Amino acid sequence: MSPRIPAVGVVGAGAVGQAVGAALVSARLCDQLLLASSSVDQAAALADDLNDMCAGIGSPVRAHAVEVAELRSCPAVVVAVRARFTNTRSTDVRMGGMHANAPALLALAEEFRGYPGTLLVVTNPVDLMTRLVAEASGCARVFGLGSSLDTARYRLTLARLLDVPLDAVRGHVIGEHGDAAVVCASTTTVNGTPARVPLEQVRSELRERPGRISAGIGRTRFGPAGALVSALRLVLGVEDGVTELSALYDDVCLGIPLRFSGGRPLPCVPPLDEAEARQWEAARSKLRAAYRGVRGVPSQPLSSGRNS
Ligand SMILES: NC(=O)c1ccc[n+]([C@@H]2O[C@H](COP(=O)([O-])OP(=O)(O)OC[C@H]3O[C@@H](n4cnc5c(N)ncnc54)[C@H](O)[C@@H]3O)[C@@H](O)[C@H]2O)c1
Repeated sequence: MSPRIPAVGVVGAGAVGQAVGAALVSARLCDQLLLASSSVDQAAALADDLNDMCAGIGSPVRAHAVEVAELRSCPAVVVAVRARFTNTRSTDVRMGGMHANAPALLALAEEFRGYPGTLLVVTNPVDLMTRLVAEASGCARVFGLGSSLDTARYRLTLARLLDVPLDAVRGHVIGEHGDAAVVCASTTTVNGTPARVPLEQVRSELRERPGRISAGIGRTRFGPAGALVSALRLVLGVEDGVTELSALYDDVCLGIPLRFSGGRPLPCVPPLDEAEARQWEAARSKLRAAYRGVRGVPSQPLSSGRNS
């Protein structure tokens, strides 16, 4: 029988926070869902809506609005905040949030100093924000979500292009959750046999898919929510398996496959061919350089109470 998870926390009641909340309620992964956002009113509104959903589908999960400090009681907390800013980028889109989001993430990290649980960062640019939160909080278990979503999209795309079932496709997307993602085509298999990967078609779909979703429905939300529920199962030790998360690897945070056993992660980066190794090094250099731009930003005090 799966262990019971008393509570999962979510900071940020926007598109991703809402979808994660609905996914957790449906998955019945935890007894309680503790929600914090830039205002208690916003978190309370989401809690009410999710509890209405619970009543409708007979889910035992109960959602509550709390202050950020109260999330420390949860074994895992999802960080899905986004500062207000207008992203005008057409390439390296996720990097557009770097300077706007860093102060809020730093303030959150300070709230979580000494926290013994797991922080799962979603806020973009996720590889930089994960490292920022890990260093500023000092917490040992900080992971970023991005490459597992890229991997899900990769497997879906390949299954469609090769006309095979999704479950037959095994492969990883690692590196940056962004333009420097590395598609591990050389180790990708279909039914256990090395796959012929139409790389250009795959890359163009991975590049265009998030923008197409955002253009159509405002934000990507359900894909990240699915990836988060899977990651939570692994980090909480509900099940064992492999997922691609951003984690500190040597001196850079970037997406790598992690094998979780009883909630403990072990990096398992696949062998890379020459081209993939070059892309991997390029991702590492890019993230190392970009991180210098966020280190040392002043933290922004967290708002609380019943503001709008
Ligand atoms: N890593 C991924 O795979 C992935 C996928 C989708 C979205 N994202 C990122 O996730 C983040 C959230 O996206 P979204 O679409 O939900 O944004 P959103 O604008 O819909 O919601 C953001 C929420 O954060 C809250 N917030 C802002 N500052 C806060 C603070 N200091 N403390 C507490 N709450 C605060 C806002 O009130 C809002 O509820 C963005 O950075 C987005 O780029 C990442």
